[in-house]
Amino acid sequence: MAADDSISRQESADSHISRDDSRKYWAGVDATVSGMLGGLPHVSRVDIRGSRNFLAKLGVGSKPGQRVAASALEGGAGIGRVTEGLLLDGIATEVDVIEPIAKFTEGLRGRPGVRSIFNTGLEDWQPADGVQYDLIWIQWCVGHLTDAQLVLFLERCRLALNPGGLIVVKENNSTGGEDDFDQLDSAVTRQDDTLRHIFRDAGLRLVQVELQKGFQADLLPVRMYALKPAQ
Ligand SMILES: C[S@@+](CC[C@H](N)C(=O)[O-])C[C@H]1O[C@@H](n2cnc3c(N)ncnc32)[C@H](O)[C@@H]1O
Repeated sequence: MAADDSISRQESADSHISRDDSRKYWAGVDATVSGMLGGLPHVSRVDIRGSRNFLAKLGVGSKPGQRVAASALEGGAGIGRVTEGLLLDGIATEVDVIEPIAKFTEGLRGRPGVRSIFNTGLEDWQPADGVQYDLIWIQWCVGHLTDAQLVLFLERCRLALNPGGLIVVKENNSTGGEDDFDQLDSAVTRQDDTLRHIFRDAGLRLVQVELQKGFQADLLPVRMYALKPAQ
């Protein structure tokens, strides 16, 4: 093994994350579904359908026998593609949103069901006093946090859950046997295994996991992880 190789292997992928670089990248992205999804807006319909089916299996929804989440939180919500397309469409009554790029959330202000908007990163977010959630949805954004930041954020989420509440993380998985850093948006794509370790470290247990079906073959695998407090 070359000397350079051994050095790069000692550095974890998340050590390269730069908050400034990722903020710069997202500030330059259009506030559109295409912008949110890297130029693949057609992925959204299949994505939302997969998420809705996943939640239905967990008993969340507005069909008979399911329960609607009175209070939900979405992490890294962007323009609210999921907020409005999934959560406020029969899944939750009121949604708080975390999103660091303020221009993305401008269109969400004052929309029915949208409660608080936190224009901050997940790593800096603190729950408002006395506000608890039945459902916390976090999709396609945790790669901007280091492993340590993600553990701490998920711990705060765990403590902000109502009894019986649920956290869902929906993310790409890397496939090459290691976590991958992407300079373009300064984010890490983690292996399934790394994410499971992080969930455990945050005091969460996996209650259901599912691979998103129906995406085009050249996309990375996407998993939905449903999590509850370990104790
Ligand atoms: C790929 S988009 C996904 C948006 C939304 N979750 C969706 O599925 O449509 C990634 C989002 O993460 C946001 N983001 C970047 N850094 C973040 C951070 N540190 N905390 C929370 N969100 C972040 C970006 O601004 C962007 O809105």
